[in-house]
Amino acid sequence: MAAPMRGMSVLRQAFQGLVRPAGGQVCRQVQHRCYSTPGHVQVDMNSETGVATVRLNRPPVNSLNLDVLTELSIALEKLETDKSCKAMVLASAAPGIFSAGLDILEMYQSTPERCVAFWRALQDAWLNLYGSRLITMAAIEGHSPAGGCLLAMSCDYRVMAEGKFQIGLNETKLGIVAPFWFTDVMLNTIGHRETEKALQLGALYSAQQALSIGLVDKVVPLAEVMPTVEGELKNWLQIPAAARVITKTSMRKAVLDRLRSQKEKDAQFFADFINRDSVQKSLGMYIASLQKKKN
Ligand SMILES: CCCCCC/C=C\CC(=O)SCCNC(=O)CCNC(=O)[C@H](O)C(C)(C)COP(=O)(O)OP(=O)(O)OC[C@H]1O[C@@H](n2cnc3c(N)ncnc32)[C@H](O)[C@@H]1OP(=O)(O)O
Repeated sequence: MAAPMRGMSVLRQAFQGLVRPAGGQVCRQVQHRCYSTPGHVQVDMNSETGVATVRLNRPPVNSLNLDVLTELSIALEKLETDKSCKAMVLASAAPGIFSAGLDILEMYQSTPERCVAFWRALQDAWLNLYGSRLITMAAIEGHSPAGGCLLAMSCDYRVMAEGKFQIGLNETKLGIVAPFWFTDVMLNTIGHRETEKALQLGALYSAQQALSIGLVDKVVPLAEVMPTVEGELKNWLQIPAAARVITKTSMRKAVLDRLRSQKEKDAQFFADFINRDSVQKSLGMYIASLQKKKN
């Protein structure tokens, strides 16, 4: 069945030399293909099961900068067109962290042009992930604030490690506002009342709290996250693919179309908003507070 919700814009930009693509090396083994190992996104495709594991690999905290987002988009586009691929597990190669969200340094004292390019890369990565025909599962083996939470929520199923890790859309705590499409995804995940509270408070939840509001689907000990994802995948893989994809498409289409219809306006709004003096001041204070934490 043809992929119904796939976007190609990042690849096209890469071919035109506008963005830097991932390493792009393909190594073939008996059952596994590994794409783009030199970059910030590692892809391990298991040809026997049709399950790809995509690991964010930008230590120490997998913050999402222009390069990571571009590499992620390209990796997702490749998997989408790989007929042997049925499912994708999104995970991290960095211990204790899923993703710290957007790289704050992309938003602080940056140029408007870079801001727009950065935002387009985020839009494309999200459109590819949320609109994927694949079964997508997030293996959350660490902290997952803000953009990290968006990536996890955009998967079909989330398994989180119990313990000290936190997840949530904490944007208001940085003095910024979650864009409408972040809000839409959270609304679709935990409903209106919980989203109102979560977004206004910029709430970060423990795994157990996240489970209680439906932000994650299962909480298990750290070592059990991957085996639990694999076990759950077995159930999902038994469902006839065409019926599952049509169902997913119909449930996500309105939210995807809302962004697709105003991508450029949304990117321009981001660049204007983030460069306001008051927002820059808040971000500066937040960066200082992260650094102070260490001293
Ligand atoms: C109209 C539109 C408006 C804009 C909408 C924007 C939408 C989404 C926004 C975001 O995604 S903003 C990012 C929000 N993320 C956070 O608030 C997380 C901040 N980080 C942390 O809380 C912690 O780092 C952690 C994730 C809990 C991990 O803690 P840990 O103790 O393991 O590591 P640290 O020592 O704190 O950090 C190590 C190192 O990384 C730097 N860093 C952390 N997070 C980020 C980040 N998101 N971007 C860039 N850099 C980050 C941190 O400052 C440390 O740096 P050094 O001091 O070692 O240089």
